[in-house]
Amino acid sequence: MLFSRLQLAVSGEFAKFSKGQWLETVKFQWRTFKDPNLKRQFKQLSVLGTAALPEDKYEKYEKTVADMESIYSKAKICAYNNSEKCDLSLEPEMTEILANSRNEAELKHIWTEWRKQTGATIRPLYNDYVKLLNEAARLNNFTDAAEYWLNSYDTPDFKEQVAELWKQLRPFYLEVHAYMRRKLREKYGESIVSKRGPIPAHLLGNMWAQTWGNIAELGIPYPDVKPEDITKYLVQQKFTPLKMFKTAEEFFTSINLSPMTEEFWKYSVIEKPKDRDIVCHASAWDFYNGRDFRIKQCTEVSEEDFVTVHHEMGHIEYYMQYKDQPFIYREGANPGFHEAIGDVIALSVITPKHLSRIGLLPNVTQSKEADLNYLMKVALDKIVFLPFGYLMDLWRWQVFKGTIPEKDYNCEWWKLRLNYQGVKPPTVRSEKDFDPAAKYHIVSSTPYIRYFVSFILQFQFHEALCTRAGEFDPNNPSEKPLHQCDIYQSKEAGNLLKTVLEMGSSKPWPDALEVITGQRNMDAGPLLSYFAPIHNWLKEENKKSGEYVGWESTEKGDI
Ligand SMILES: O=C(CCC(O)(O)[C@H](Cc1ccccc1)NC(=O)c1ccccc1)N[C@@H](Cc1ccccc1)C(=O)O
Ligand SMILES: [Zn+2]
Repeated sequence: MLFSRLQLAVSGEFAKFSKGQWLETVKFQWRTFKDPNLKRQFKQLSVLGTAALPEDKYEKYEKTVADMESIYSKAKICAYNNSEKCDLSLEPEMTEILANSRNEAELKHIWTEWRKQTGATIRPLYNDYVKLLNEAARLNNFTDAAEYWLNSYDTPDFKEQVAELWKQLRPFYLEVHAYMRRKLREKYGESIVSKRGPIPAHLLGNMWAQTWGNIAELGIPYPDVKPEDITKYLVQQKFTPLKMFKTAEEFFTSINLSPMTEEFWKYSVIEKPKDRDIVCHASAWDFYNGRDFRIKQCTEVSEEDFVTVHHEMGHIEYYMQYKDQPFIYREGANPGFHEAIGDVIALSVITPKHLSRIGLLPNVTQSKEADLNYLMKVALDKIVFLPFGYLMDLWRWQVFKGTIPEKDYNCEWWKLRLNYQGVKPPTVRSEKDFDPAAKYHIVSSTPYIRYFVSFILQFQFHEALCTRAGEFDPNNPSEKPLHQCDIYQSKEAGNLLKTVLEMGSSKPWPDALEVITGQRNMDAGPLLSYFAPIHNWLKEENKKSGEYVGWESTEKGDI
C-alpha cells in the first residue's frame, strides 16, 4: 500500500498547486479579453477539475478511484474445471481465453467469474465516486459531471451530433450483427444463439463484446481465400514486445514523425512484470519536460497487441509534437483526436499490402474475395465497436445526472447493452452485480465517448492522408480503394498530420479538423465509403439467408 500512499500524496500536492494557479486566473475578467489566444488560455485554466474539492473530499475522491482501480487490477479467478488453478488475471490469461476458446461453458465461466470479482465489491465505492465527482463538477460551475466531461468538446450540440452519427451507422451495424449471429448459431447451436434475439455476450471474442475481430474466422466470407493469421507470423518470426515497438516506431519515422526518445526506451514498461501487480491496461504518459514520455503495456505477441502498440505510440507522437506549446495547450484538439492518431497509422499497417511489405505476411493474393475477407475482419473491430463506444457514456451521463438511480445501475446497463449492441448476458444478472465495473474505464473514471469520436475521425483522417500520399483519389475511388491505402514512407502525409499534432489544443477542434480534411465537422461518410463493399455484401448475404436483421428485446423464456 506504500505506492498508493505515495500516489495520494503526489496528487494532493498537485491539487494544491493547481488550486493556487486557478485562484490567480479567477482574479482576471478574462471573459472580456480581446486577444483570442489569451482568452482561450484563461478559459481552459479556469476549469480546475476535481482539485476544486475541499482537501478532505479530494482525498476521499482520489482514494475511492484508486481503490476501485486496485480491486480491478488485482482481481484473479480460477480456471474452468480446475479449482486448484486460481491465478488467472484479466491480462493475459482471461483475455486470451475469451479470444481463442470456442468452449461455450468455459467462456461462460470466465465471463461470469470476472464479473463476480469486479462487481459487488466495487459497487458501493462507485456510488461514493459519483457523489464526489458531481460535487467537484458543481464547484467548477457545471450542473453535473456529465456536463463537466462534455466540456472537453466545447460544442453546444455535441450529444446531438453523436446521436446523428450513430443513426447513420446503426443500419450497417445491424447487418454485421445479423450475419455474425447466424454464424455463431451455426457454431454453437440454436439453444445458445437464437434466430431473432440478442447475441450472448461471452461468445464474441472479447470480455466486453466491444470488438469481435477475434472470432473473424467464424464469419469469413470466402474461407478458401483464408487470410493468414498475423499472430502466427509474429510468433514464427520471433517477434518480442520490443521488436513490436521498434517496428511501430519505424512506421512513424518513415512518414517524418519523431522517433521515441532515449527516456522513452529507458523508462517505458512494455511487458508485464513477474514480481508485482501493475495496472495492465495500456496507457501513454507525458512527463511535460519535452523528453520523458512513456508507455505502460503488458504486451503479448499478438496481432491485437501489435495494433495497440500503434495506438499507444500515437499518443506519444502527439505529446512530442505539441511539447513546445504552453502547458495548458498540451492536450489533443479534443480527446477523440488523441485516441485517433495511432489508429489512423494502424489502418495502413494492418493492410495485407503493408504487412507483406514488411515481411509479416507472404505476398498476398489480390482478389475481390480476399478484399471482402479483409474488410469483414476490420468491420468486426471498427463497426462493432461503435455501439459500445456510445453506450458507455450514455450510461454514465444518466448516472451522473441521476436519471439512472443507484438501485437501477445494473438493469439500466443491460437495457443499453441490449438496445445499442444487441447483446445479452450469458447468466442471469441482478442488482447484486455491477457489470459496468468489469470495464477498466468505469473504475478508472476515464471518459469513453472519445473512442466513438476517434472511430469516426480516424476514417476522415485516413481518407485525407491517403489522398495527400497519392494512395487514394476521391474523384476515382474505385481505382485505388481507400481500404487498400498504406501511407508508409509518405512524408507529405506525415507532414500534414504533423501540422495538426503541433497545434495541441491551441485552437478549437473544428479548426484542427479543417487543416487535415478541409471540413469542420465529424462525418460518417469516409467510414461508410471505406466499408462500402462489405456493407453491400452483407445486405445481399443476409437477404439470401433470410436472416432476421435486428433483435427482439424479450425472448421466450428469458426474464
Ligand atoms: O483504453 C484503450 C487504450 C488505452 C488508452 O491509450 O486509451 C489509455 C486509457 C487510459 C489509461 C490510463 C488513464 C487514462 C486513460 N489512454 C491514454 O493513455 C491517454 C489518454 C489521453 C491522452 C493521452 C493518453 N482503448 C479502449 C478503446 C479501444 C480503442 C482502440 C481499439 C479498441 C478499443 C479500450 O481498450 O476499451
Ligand atoms: Zn488511447
